[in-house]
Amino acid sequence: MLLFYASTIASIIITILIVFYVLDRKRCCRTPLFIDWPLFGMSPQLLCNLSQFHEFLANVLNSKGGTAQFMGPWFSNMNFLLTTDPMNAHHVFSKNYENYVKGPEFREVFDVFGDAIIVTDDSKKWKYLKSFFLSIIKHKDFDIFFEKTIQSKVHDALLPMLDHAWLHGSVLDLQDVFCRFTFDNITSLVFGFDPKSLSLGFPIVEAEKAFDEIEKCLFYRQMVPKALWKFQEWLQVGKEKKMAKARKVFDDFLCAQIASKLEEQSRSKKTKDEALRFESFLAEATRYKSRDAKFLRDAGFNLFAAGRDTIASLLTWFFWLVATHPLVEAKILEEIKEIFGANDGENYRILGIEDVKKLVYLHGALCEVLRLFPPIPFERKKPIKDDILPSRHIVNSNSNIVFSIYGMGRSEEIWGNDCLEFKPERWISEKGGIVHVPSYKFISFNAGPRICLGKDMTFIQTKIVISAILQKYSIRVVEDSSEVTPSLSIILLMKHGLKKPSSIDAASCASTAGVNPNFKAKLADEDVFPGKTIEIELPEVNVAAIG
Ligand code: HEM
Repeated sequence: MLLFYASTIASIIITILIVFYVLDRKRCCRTPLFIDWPLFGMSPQLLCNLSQFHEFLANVLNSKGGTAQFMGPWFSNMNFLLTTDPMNAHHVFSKNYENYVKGPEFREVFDVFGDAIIVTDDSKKWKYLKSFFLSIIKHKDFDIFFEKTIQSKVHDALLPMLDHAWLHGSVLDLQDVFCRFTFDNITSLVFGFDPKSLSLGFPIVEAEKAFDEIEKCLFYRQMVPKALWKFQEWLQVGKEKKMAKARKVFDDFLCAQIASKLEEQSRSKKTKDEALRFESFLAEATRYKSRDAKFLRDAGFNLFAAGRDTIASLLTWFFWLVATHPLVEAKILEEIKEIFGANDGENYRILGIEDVKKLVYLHGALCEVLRLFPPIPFERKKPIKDDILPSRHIVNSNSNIVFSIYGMGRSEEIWGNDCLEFKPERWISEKGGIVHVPSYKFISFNAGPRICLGKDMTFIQTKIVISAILQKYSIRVVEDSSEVTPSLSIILLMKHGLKKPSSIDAASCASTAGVNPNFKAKLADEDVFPGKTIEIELPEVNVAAIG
């Protein structure tokens, strides 16, 4: 009998608690993103549309006026205020910047970043790290070093790789090529050493693969309740097992470079002039700023995270969009020809920093790619004190605000009715310059004081690469594909790469995707550069072939 009363009372208490919990969820969630199901919250809708995650979320958000609340499974603490409202972005990133931080949960998820610039909320530390970074890139020889590093990599590895594929009619995954290219570049910039992951035969470079794995695991951590990934981490199973393995491989790679640089410097007999030359971020940092291995490891990791896949993503989506918009390609080539003169596809020039600054139309095309496919698709913030956003949503220290940068790039309110069209012209002013769009609207590089510090480097690097490739090769889509989808990672890469499907072998592909001499004739200004033709094939999945 006693047991009966006890269980009845317990059931009543549990029911009351659940009713209160549900009412509280309803009270907090005035603008729901989806139906809030018992137990699972709004997760089912998201899980059903996981394959088109960014697209789906952007569409729903923009159809709901730009701001709505997502409630995760019960007791999971996965409630977010999602927004694409530019005025909210202006408020959070600039006007009321002091009140918004990344927060401890963010640092827990991104623990692999250590205690460095991208994750820190300590304003004193951030100021120091920012000035540390800027002092290195403001070194009088940095530009020369940067330019030489990119140009030699394009000349010695990227173009020979494309030449080889073209000559042999073999098939390349352009995304993989760009990921390797940027991995080698960032390693050269940070450590002054080229791991040559972009070489014929596509060698497996463990650290490169480990870095990819880390990025995938970081996305996973943000998609599941904290308790789950923490439990997996503790048990060392599933994604967390892969994360631990990848972290070890990548940390060993970073730490070996740091240790050898520190040792080299302690034995160095360099003359004063030699020592003053810019060799790498690490050499600069150890020489004048810090010899602390943990500090250098964290700084190195943050630079890899900031400047590797972001650039690879931009290049991959750029070539996909240009391949599907031949008129844009023609205009880019026309601009290069107008400024630097025509060439025969053989005596091309690899442009330098000052050269690429003149390429306004290409700049517009890159901005357009960054708008439609922002390499960092989300930005997360947390208020310190209660606040009301311009969209009239109330936030407090328990709120997580997530900006869908992907959604903002596709918002009609910001970009007009043609927001889904790839139109570099929208960035070109009547006077022929670049139209200025405030960073809280064009937020791909973040906005306010924490704006990306590598923005200029990004445009320079990608313009050097693109102008070199397009002077030698033209790109065309053989078959249309609606299956090109972004990957589920913290960086917006292509899910299946930009390559041919494995079901078609290289030989049959070479015959179907041979050089098409008529291709140039289809462009607005034919024979701009009568170079070779790279063909991109896109049957079934997103596929690209070099023939
Ligand atoms: C397509 C290329 C790039 C894009 C789209 C991009 C975008 C961004 C974004 C959105 C942030 C803010 C991240 C956050 O606060 O969570 C950021 C920060 C940062 N980026 Fe970039 N980035 C790019 C390339 C680079 C490169 C090449 C570098 C330098 C190697 C770089 C260095 C940084 C640094 C140091 C920060 C931290 C700034 C701070 O917190 O004060 N980025 N970037």
